[in-house]
Amino acid sequence: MVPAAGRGTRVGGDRPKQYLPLAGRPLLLHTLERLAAHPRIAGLMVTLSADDGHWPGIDACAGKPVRTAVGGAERCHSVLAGLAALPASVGETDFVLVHDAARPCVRHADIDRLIERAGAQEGGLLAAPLRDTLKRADAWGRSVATEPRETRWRAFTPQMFRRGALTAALTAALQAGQCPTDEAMAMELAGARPLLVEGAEDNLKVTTAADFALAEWLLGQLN
Ligand SMILES: Nc1ccn([C@@H]2O[C@H](COP(=O)(O)OP(=O)(O)OP(=O)(O)O)[C@@H](O)[C@H]2O)c(=O)n1
Ligand SMILES: C[C@](O)(CO)[C@H](O)COP(=O)(O)O
Repeated sequence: MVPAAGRGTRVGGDRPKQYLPLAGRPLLLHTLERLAAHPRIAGLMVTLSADDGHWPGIDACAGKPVRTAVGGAERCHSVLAGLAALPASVGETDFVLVHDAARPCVRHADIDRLIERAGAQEGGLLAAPLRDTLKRADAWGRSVATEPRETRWRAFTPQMFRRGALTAALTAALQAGQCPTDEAMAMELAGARPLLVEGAEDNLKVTTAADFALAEWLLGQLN
């Protein structure tokens, strides 16, 4: 599943960032094609904002079915809506991969490792251990302490969980007034311990306008 119902406010373009050009084509199409080209991904569910005016209307990508659903106000609402709209052929215990539309540079080797390692447990996510010294700031932007970094990881996507378990975890989190920022957070709140599978640092989430140049260069290296 690809949540693509965001506004891209930090990029600040004339349309949501997933529709801005990356190497001459909308960012979202790069992400969909990369996922669809993976042999173990059976189909794509894309969540779109209710007022999306840019979706190209495709129903297949690299021979795999592409379905859409209307997302929600936050990413967690969009993911839950996408889970609900999956076809009945996706069983409650089947694994679903959730991948940000804004991460077009994910490597197939990382998806392979995620499926293999997290699939042997109750799910997990691509992530990378922190490499830099970690500082805690005060309200004036001054460093007041150096935090231990040994147990800190940066969460990427895809994140992979069973359809039923993830639906239940997201539903419970929202009912408790929480809006998890990723699927692993919802699962953690439900008591699960998602496996952190180390992935390449270049699985960039395009977040600001400057990220487009970097993502374009990275795509050139991958293709
Ligand atoms: N209500 C939302 C918000 C975000 N997303 C998706 O979640 C992914 C990660 O979100 P982010 O990179 O933060 O995108 P935006 O929310 O669009 O960015 P911003 O916060 O700058 O507006 C993106 O693919 C985005 O389209 C979504 O499906 N539904
Ligand atoms: C899911 C995510 O990509 C993990 O790093 C990230 O949390 C999504 O970005 P957002 O800004 O929190 O929507």
